[in-house]
Amino acid sequence: MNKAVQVENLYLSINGRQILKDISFEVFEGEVFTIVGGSGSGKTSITKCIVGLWKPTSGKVAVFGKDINTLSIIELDKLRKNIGYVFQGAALFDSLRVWENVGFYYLERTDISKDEIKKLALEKLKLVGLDEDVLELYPSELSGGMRKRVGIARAIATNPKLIIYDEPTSGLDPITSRTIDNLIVSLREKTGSTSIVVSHDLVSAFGISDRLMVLKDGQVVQIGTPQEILSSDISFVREFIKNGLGDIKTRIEAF
Ligand SMILES: Nc1ncnc2c1ncn2[C@@H]1O[C@H](COP(=O)(O)OP(=O)(O)OP(=O)(O)O)[C@@H](O)[C@H]1O
Repeated sequence: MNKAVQVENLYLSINGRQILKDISFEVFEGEVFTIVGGSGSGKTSITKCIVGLWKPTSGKVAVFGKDINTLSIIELDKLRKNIGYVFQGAALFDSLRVWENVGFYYLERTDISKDEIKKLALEKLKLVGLDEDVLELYPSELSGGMRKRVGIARAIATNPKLIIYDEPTSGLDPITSRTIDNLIVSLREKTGSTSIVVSHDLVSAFGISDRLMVLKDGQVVQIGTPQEILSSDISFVREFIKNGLGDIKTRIEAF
């Protein structure tokens, strides 16, 4: 299987404080790989290293076979076109309409006509279950679930091969969370993309992931399939699952 992402012995320190310690994992093409762990365990920091926003103190991060820390700015820019990032809270531009948010890359970086961009935006909005009714709306006119969908539509606007979702279900009610989960899985099927999901929501993580990575204090505790993690004999993992899922069986069956 081809590797979409390979991280080897990654260390990250900020202002002398160690944030990530000896992180190694790989994500295969087409996989849904979820990073779970408590607050401040380093989940988002890993994704920032993957997209090259943060430079590791040491270690290697390769995306589609390219070591991102050796790329020129132009090469990194080209690679980033292949990575869609869904920000926590969607991070839409409040003063722009939905189609402008979704088509932002094309508005900023190309001279494609506005009509064409609107068409492109609609195509992506349809993929996330929205239609032309939302094109002209502003983010403040959308529900939380719709905002997340628009954030996802924007992230897939450039047809990226890798999509990183940072807390895609945070702040949503359980039913809307499950529709976002279904969307992540269906997008993988429709586009063949690889997904890395950062999540606090263990019901979601166990429902959508091919594999999960459990972090604690900037270190990997375990990587495995949902079954492997659910039957872990590592006490931290068992405790983490117990706190996050409660009665696992009932919650998973309800999924
Ligand atoms: N810009 C920054 N400057 C200094 N320290 C930071 C910065 N961003 C994050 N950190 C620290 O790095 C550690 C890991 O943060 P990170 O956001 O990666 O964790 P997380 O697991 O994603 O947390 P959460 O689930 O709360 O979002 C935390 O201790 C945090 O305080």
